[in-house]
Amino acid sequence: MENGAVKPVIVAIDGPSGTGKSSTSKAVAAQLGLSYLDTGAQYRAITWWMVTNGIDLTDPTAIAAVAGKPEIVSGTDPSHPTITVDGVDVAGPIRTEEVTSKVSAVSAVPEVRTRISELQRLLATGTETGIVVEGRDIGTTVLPDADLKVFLTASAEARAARRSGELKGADVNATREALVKRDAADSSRKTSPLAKADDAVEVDTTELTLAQVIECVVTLVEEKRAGK
Ligand SMILES: Nc1ncnc2c1ncn2[C@@H]1O[C@H](COP(=O)(O)OP(=O)(O)O)[C@@H](O)[C@H]1O
Ligand SMILES: Nc1ccn([C@@H]2O[C@H](COP(=O)(O)OP(=O)(O)O)[C@@H](O)[C@H]2O)c(=O)n1
Repeated sequence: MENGAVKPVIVAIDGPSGTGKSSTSKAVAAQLGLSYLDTGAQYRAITWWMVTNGIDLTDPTAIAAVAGKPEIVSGTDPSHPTITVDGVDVAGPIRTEEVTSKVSAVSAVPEVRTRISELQRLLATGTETGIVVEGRDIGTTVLPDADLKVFLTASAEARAARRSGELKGADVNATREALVKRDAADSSRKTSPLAKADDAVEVDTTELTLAQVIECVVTLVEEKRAGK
């Protein structure tokens, strides 16, 4: 690029629940001066709207019919990510157990995915310095031309322990069961399932500290930028 301007870098981070996508993505974006997008929060937000409006979530046709209605806006500052639905701040309500247990049914509906993926591509291509986008299908479907793709994994035990630590006092076995069930639903749906892209770098975080994972991804981004 001319004038020494650095080309925006697009980083896709995918993987199952509890592998460290959000914590890693936020920290990497903050360290490198990039934007950050939590695509899971967008699927949670549309699910929250459907629950609040009494949509029958056992009926994909009913979900598809209203998929275009809520206006979802994501703020992409990694030190202060925000999410609103029709102007309402839903950062808290989208993390309830009810939304968590229902989000896979909503995110499996193709009309929902088309709508949310459009928002994601708009945000990803509109940044000056670049963006870290985390989710399930970013490297495979949403941004297949991303400069760097990372696929995080970790054992179900480690992921459940991390999550139940967050949900203060939650039973590890119940957390593990819910997490494995959601992964299975997300991995087996027909439209853009949770999957590793062929050209993604896989990082098993089971035995790594969060700081080590962050360092690993920062190094991978820097190597890409240096053209290695
Ligand atoms: N490598 C790690 N070691 C220990 N705890 C971690 C690690 N990575 C993330 N965590 C913790 O696990 C929890 C889930 O991480 P999060 O980034 O939300 O995962 P995801 O976005 O993949 O669901 C958080 O409390 C986070 O601090
Ligand atoms: N790119 C994405 C991101 C999330 N999702 C869906 O949204 C749900 C919530 O994602 P999340 O990233 O907030 O989940 P956690 O891993 O943080 O628990 C997932 O279980 C998927 O059903 C998706 O289908 N595609």
